Amino acid sequence: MYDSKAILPAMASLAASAMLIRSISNDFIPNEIRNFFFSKLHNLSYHFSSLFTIVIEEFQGIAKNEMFEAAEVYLGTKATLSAQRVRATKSEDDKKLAFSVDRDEEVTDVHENVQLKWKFVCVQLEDSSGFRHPNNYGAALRSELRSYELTFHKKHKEKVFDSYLPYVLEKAKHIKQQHKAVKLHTVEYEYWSRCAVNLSHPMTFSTLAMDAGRKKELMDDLDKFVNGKQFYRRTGKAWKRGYLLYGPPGTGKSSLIAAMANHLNYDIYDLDLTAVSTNRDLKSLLLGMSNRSILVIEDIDCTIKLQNREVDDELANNGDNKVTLSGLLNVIDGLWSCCGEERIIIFTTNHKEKLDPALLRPGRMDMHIHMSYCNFSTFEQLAMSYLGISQHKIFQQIEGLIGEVQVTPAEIAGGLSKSAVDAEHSLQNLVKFLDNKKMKQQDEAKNDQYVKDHEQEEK
Ligand SMILES: Nc1ncnc2c1ncn2[C@@H]1O[C@H](COP(=O)(O)OP(=O)(O)OP(=O)(O)O)[C@@H](O)[C@H]1O
Ligand SMILES: [Mg+2]
Repeated sequence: MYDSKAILPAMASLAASAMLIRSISNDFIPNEIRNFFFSKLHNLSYHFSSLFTIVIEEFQGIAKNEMFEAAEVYLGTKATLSAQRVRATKSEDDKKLAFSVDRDEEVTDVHENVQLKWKFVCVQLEDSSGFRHPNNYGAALRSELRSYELTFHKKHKEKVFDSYLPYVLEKAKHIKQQHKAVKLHTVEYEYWSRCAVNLSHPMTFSTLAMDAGRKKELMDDLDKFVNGKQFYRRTGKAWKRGYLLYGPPGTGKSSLIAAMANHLNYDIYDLDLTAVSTNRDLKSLLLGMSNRSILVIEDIDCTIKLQNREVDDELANNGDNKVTLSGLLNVIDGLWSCCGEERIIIFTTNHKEKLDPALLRPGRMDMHIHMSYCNFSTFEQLAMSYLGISQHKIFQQIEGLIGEVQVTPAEIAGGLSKSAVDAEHSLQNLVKFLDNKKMKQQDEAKNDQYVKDHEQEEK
């Protein structure tokens, strides 16, 4: 056993000697020699050290280093836990606050049981003679060289290169995607408008009323799609997915698109086909879309000549370069298969029966989603969203009426939001509305029957 009484005085004298050497060296040894000596000592200690450090600088020449940007984003989510100081930023295009590590701060991380230490290092570039670092043109615009230093045990080198750094890149992409505000792009003068607006549609899957099973199926499908990188790569399929939403006006097709965009945090490209004159323009529009986005073509039955595909093909072959259904489908199938990832396309229609069979063929649109009139379950979801109630004595009466009347979620939503007094008043208003609608629909049915009977008699 060591004798602590003997060790303590020895350590004290060692420390005193070190201080003495340091002060002598400061006083008598010239700066250059001292720096040289200490830097050699530093290198020597590194040589025997078991640690390995990767330096990730902000710029490669004039280009930004993607790894640096990824580290900045990724560490921002860790920094709030382990660093002492963090920086907080938010631009107009961000949905939430973003944090990043402040200078000289350290952040620790663990990945597959490997302990990792990050440090954010800033070095002043300009010395007193105005000299700027020659190897770093990008940084020449700044007065400091910024980098992240990632330190870990030597034996984990392979794991860090092959698994951890790619993980940081991927994770940062995901975090950025979640942070940015969803944009809505529209066509202006035959191209995407230069100023996309923030989509501030509040609709989400929790406020959208639709069949619960169908909603879950769709959400699972979307999640599988966004997490399907490996699947699409393995199978060689283009990373795209198509949805056809159909149903009467006011059943929530556009609302569902907003809910999907908010769920995935994907931008929406709202394509009005009547604003596009040729297939060539269509091609450049589709090429101009960013990845992780949704192309929406509403009322597809009204905006493009769909009925006769052969005629479309003829037109295209004759050099008449008008936008055609085949042009649209070709571009989506062809172009998106070779460039672009994580693309979703949504067509909506009020009349599925009017669509060209080419669009309805199996394998064309991956999911057909019917948005239909309200049943009692969708009414309950709307009552929860609008009135915050899950039961009420008037519900039973409403259940009876909804079983007899064709009413859209938009009409129910309108009825429920009319009264500012209280939930009961809203529900009573809704009952009145449903009663009226029931009478109207009964009258219409009687009239239809009358016309039919007369037609039969005439025959
Ligand atoms: N399923 C729903 N859940 C919640 N609110 C809905 C739903 N459907 C409609 N609404 C309400 O009605 C409004 C109009 O609906 P929306 O525009 O989504 O219908 P649509 O099916 O796209 O109609 P159209 O065929 O006319 O384009 C929405 O803004 C929303 O407030
Ligand atoms: Mg709509």
